[in-house]
Amino acid sequence: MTVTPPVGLRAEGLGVRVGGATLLDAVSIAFRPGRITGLLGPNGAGKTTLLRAVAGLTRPSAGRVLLDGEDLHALTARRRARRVAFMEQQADTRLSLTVRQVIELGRTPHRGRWPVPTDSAADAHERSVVADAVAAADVGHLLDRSWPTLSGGERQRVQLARALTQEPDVLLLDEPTNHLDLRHQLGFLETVRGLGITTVAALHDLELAAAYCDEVAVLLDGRLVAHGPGSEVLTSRTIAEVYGVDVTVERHPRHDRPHIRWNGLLHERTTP
Ligand SMILES: Nc1ncnc2c1ncn2[C@@H]1O[C@H](COP(=O)(O)OP(=O)(O)OP(=O)(O)O)[C@@H](O)[C@H]1O
Repeated sequence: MTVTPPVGLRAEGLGVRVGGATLLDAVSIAFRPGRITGLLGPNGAGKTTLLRAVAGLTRPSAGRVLLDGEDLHALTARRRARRVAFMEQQADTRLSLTVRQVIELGRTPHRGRWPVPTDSAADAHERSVVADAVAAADVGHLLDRSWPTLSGGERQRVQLARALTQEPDVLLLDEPTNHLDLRHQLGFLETVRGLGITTVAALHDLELAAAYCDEVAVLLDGRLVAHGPGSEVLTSRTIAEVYGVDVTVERHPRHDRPHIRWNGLLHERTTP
């Protein structure tokens, strides 16, 4: 069996301006292939803006996004959707579909424009991709439910299943765990880590980022201010500068990654 190497994703000098406002300013970053990069930073730092630009949903006003050296914004929407899956923060709750139909929507970019008779091998592949995604996201018991009736956490797991049915090379996740209970937060990130797909996940929980992300990238006011392994980036000094919070950073006794304990607010962010 040939093993395809994980895809390289990078942003070069990426800028996004809307009206007179600079939402993202000259962000250059190479995401580690096959690994999870946690995208951190306070509210309004530019995490969603960066994810949307990398997903190809926002055309940058400067710079470019390269997927294995190819300009992502030069791809058609369909080709992009075969390679990049984006799990957005807000899912549309009005769709009157079953959960199974929502998940199967992830196959759309792989299907032809016109219905053609498919052979049984193709059918079997379609079924096994959907079944694997359903199992990975632990949503088998929800398949016949009506999508608008799901809870926030159930919806997030269904969105993961839909993203996985795209068979993406790159997974972009915007606060994917914010509605999940503790067990599903850990389960979700363990599942994603096991996929070996180049993943970028915007997260607010520094402890989760430290435990599950191979690297973290920190945004502040639309600029990339730190990038590297959590053990190097998640220091009390950086957290004070970026979030204006006094924390103590220790080694986690079980996994030896940073364990972050907050002590309280600092009156000012300590950025000069
Ligand atoms: N269309 C727009 N016009 C003007 N400003 C915008 C627009 N879209 C986003 N912004 C602003 O850009 C900044 C970055 O927003 P973004 O959603 O990327 O932040 P974020 O880091 O994802 O924040 P959060 O953690 O709150 O989700 C915010 O100040 C936001 O208000």
